[in-house]
Amino acid sequence: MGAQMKTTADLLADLTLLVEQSHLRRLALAFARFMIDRGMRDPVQLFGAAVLTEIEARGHICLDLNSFAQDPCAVLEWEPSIWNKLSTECDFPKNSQAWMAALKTGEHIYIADLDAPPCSAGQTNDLFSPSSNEDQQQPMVLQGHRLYLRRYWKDETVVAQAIRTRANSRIDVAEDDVRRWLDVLFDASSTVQNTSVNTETDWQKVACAIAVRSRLSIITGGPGTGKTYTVARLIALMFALNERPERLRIALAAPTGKAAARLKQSIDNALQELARKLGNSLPLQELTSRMGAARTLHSLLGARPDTRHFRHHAGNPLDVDILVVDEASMIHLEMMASLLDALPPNTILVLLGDKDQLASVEAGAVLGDLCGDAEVGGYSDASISYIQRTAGQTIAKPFAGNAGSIAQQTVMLRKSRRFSGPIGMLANAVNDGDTDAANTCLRTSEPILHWIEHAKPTQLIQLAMAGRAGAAGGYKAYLELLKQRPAPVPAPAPALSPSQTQDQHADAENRFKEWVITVLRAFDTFRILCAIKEGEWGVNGLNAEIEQSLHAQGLIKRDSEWYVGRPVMVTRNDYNTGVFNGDIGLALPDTDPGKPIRVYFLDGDKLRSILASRLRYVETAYAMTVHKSQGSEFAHTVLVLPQDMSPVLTRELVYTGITRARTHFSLVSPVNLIWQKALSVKTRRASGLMAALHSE
Ligand SMILES: Nc1ncnc2c1ncn2[C@@H]1O[C@H](COP(=O)(O)OP(=O)(O)OP(=O)(O)O)[C@@H](O)[C@H]1O
Repeated sequence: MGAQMKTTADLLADLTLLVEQSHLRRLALAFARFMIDRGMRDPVQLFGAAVLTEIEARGHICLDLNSFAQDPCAVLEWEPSIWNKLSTECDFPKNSQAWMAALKTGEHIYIADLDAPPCSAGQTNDLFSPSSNEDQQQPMVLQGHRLYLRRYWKDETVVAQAIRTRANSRIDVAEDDVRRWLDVLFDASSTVQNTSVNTETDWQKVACAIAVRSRLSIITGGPGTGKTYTVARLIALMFALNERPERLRIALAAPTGKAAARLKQSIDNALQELARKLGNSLPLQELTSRMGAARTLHSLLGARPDTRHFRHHAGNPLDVDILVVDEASMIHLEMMASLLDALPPNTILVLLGDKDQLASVEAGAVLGDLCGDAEVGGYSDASISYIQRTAGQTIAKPFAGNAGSIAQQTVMLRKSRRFSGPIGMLANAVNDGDTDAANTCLRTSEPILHWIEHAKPTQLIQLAMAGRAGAAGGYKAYLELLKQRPAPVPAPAPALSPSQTQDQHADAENRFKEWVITVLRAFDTFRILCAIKEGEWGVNGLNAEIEQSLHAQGLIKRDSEWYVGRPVMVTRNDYNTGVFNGDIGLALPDTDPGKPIRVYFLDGDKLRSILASRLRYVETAYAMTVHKSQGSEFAHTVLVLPQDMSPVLTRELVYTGITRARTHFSLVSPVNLIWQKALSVKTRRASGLMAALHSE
């Protein structure tokens, strides 16, 4: 040994200093202390515990010791000097093998076999514990070169097993019927005419054919590639193929209320259009009327206040035959484990999402991991021949291969029907990390794209107030509508009969409701998205600035916390009021002017309102983070980058921001270098899911 290995007390002192210098979270130190209380004394192991807790906050599921041994500063996002100082004081292992050997000593870390299924809480894993130590529910687990907090290890193993089992399952389908119905459901003229390598394949048809043969399928693709269009046809196909369609139970869900409402609306529209086209040959009207509202995953699983446990789980499974989940990129590992746990084995699960979008806020990048082979396809001979028989589609050579069972159940839709123009080109350039192409796009596509380079704060505030030429929005637009508030319900006139009074009342209420919906829709046409929360170019700073400017211009009257016109975002699920994290509403008056202010939310066409004073966890939402904007779209989206590089600035963040824009996009960058840097960083979240999925 070069340097002397530290004592536990020395290491704690080092960790405390690192916390004081903001290089480590308090929780990391607390967890190391917790492990000391449980008898862990080895400084290497204790440091591992602290690092594990630290990187959890950055979305990693585990500590990949190969990467860590190679470049600890990259994993910890530390300056080399911090690591150099610490590692000269402590004699840390020099390679991943040495790290593993040090972590394996003693009984404080459970050493899991590489194929170990998890044991349920409180149970020991006798059958599958060939390891050197016994499973005593240790809070840390080492599996191969990955170190986990137990709950992530357990969730990851549950997800890998359930996904593999589902993807490997096969449903007997009448292939001729699949072929016949797919030809009916997909109009020949609407077949995708792709100009890429594969000129002919209609991936939408392929996705439907693949989905009906198994208990799991994944449909991924960028915005507007027809994921919902396809899934509506898939639902119709399953309905047509089912022997007892009148009994088919279909559920729709998404991680957020907004995404759920969008999913339901798109599917209803697509099914109605299909019903018109197909007439009596398939009673789709009946299916649409029976399909309930789309729900958030929390509500579907039966979230309960003050606990992470859901009402539905393996012991009380969901009662559903087909479950379609949209915006699957937002599903974090723990939620995916809960969802799979609550699904009966026979339920068909269809996941929809854009694999290139930002991963979930919480740890994990489940959809990204599941879609590891989606670009290349990797379809086996058996899949290719099945696709040919059922969808009449030829899979070109570049997409053939021998990828695993999940890849056989995954289809990537490759042609965007919404973003064929500059927004799509910009999104693709960003996705490829091609800064030159992205810059050219931004500079040559006015007024659809607009770039405020070397931006000054006043330019951004001006954009926030009044929008820009040729594009919808600016907050002034929706605030002007506040002046058009309809007259309040009149007091009952003695000359009117009770039914006339009632009609008058109903008319006034309807006019009021329509006005609220108009204001909410106007607000929803424009949004400012930030990469970060703090600072002048972050959500908090901008919200304060915008609010102040709107007040100064007399567009709002900020006389109290709850002023008319205040947009708010819910920051925590609240089961008492029925609002969920990410829901966005506007503070507006009650129909009765004498009553306190309410916050109105619009889910598709459905308006609901809650007394403002009952909303405890909200923040002002003129500006919001890109993370929180997932699952939403705005006609004109403004993406604001910060002045300095931050770990959250990645290609996925920029791509997600751009693809929130329906018709116009503005980029605001105070420092152009940050834009280039962000495009060069691709998110990598450590997890063992991909490896586990491939160990078949
Ligand atoms: N094969 C097709 N033929 C005709 N129109 C199509 C086809 N596929 C998709 N569309 C249309 O393209 C538009 C985008 O489709 P859709 O909303 O299903 O995409 P999406 O991938 O779900 O988008 P997002 O990710 O934004 O939710 C819709 O108007 C849809 O009707």
